[in-house]
Amino acid sequence: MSQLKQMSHLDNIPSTPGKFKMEKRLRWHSSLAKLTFWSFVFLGLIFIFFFLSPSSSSLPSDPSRRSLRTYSWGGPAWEKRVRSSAKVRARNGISVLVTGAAGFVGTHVSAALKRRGDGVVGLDNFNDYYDPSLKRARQALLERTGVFIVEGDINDSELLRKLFEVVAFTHVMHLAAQAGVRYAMENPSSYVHSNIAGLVNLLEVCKSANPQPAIVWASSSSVYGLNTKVPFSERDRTDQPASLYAATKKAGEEIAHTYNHIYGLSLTGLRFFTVYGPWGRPDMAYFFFTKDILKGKSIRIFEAPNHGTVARDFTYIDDIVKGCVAALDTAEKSTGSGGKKKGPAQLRVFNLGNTSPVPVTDLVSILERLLKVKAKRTMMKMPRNGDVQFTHANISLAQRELGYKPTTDLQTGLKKFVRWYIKYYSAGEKSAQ
Ligand SMILES: O=C(O)[C@H]1O[C@H](OP(=O)(O)OP(=O)(O)OC[C@H]2O[C@@H](n3ccc(=O)[nH]c3=O)[C@H](O)[C@@H]2O)[C@H](O)[C@@H](O)[C@H]1O
Repeated sequence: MSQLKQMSHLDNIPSTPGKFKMEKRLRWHSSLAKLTFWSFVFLGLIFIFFFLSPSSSSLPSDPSRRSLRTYSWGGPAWEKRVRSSAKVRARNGISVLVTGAAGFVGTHVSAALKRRGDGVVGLDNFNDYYDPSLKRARQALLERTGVFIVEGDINDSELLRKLFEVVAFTHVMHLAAQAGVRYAMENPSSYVHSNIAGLVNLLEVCKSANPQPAIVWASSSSVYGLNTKVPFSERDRTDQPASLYAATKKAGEEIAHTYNHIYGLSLTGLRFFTVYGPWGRPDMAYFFFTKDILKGKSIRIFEAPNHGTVARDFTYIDDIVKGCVAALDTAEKSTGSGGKKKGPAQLRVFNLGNTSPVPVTDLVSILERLLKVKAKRTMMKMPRNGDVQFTHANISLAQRELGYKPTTDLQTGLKKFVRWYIKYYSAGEKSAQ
């Protein structure tokens, strides 16, 4: 409007004597008009960018990788779904916000909690680190059990605050993370974004929530880094990470200490050891080995110097779920309120492993037997990109405090995985239970 006003003002300049003066005035007016015009255009663009585009929460959480996506949340219908999903049905049940609910461990934990009558609300940003259609399939699975997954990022404090406003969560099961040790060299900022900034953002909201929830979250066996003393015990040093992934998980443990110390948040970190099973992560070796063996493609098997064995304490998903649920059940209440600590709060770290490392070559042999296909093996020196030679968990602390007792060996677990894999991918990725 005012732009038009300016233009018409120019049009209306009377043609009177005093040409030079007039020209100067005209030039001055025209540059003023131009300046005003472009200022309006500029302001208009700013307006469009900030106000007409979807809310800040809808900005891509990690522009370096994720496709431009928008998250829509809020409104009465959305709140109703959140409330209904959070409804506790069991006596003494808990209400849990599960971050990373469309992820591998998140889906299994959410389903287990829902099955026993707890209230569960999921949160996931459905990023494209690996095939998002698998995450959508997990979401569909959870929906059938009555778990609603809110689409959004843990870095979105407005969304997190809203969730706590709608539901007084007693617990948070924080599983959203940027996983994978080798990918950290490709996209380091995604690890900082999710595993550090995202964690801090979540803890900030939790510390101010009333009541504060107790938080159980996923750390990693990778924090033991280059340690050579086995089995790894929670008391061992964790200051030699071999990957940025490991470093961000270690940082997470220190951040947890700080929030426990200052704000009285009850925090339990679980160091997962190479978790595998149905609905697993396609970026993990057992998963893409299966895919490649079936396709007749060669697989690269890493070996340590001097043909040394590379081994992992592979842990089956059902055992991990039991550990997660036990951690939630034994978590004491946070002690703060109004963002202030009122007394000392619980701070724990547990290894959740299988206590029986298996060489990667044996993993491949088991897959060959289950798939009835010979793998095309290419042995190669373990690249220096984040891997460690072996992992082995001492689980006596988790056994004592959580009653954690893994029961599935690799052969049995992989059998279940392969059954799921074949069913899922032969059914057009739609319906494998
Ligand atoms: O416990 C953890 O905290 C981590 O576990 C998992 O990491 P890892 O134990 O490294 O699993 P994964 O990549 O499946 O490699 C398995 C084995 O195959 C070997 N490996 C791998 C790739 C390859 O091409 N060849 C190969 O031999 C490789 O050398 C290794 O010995 C999670 O991904 C991670 O997010 C984190 O949760």
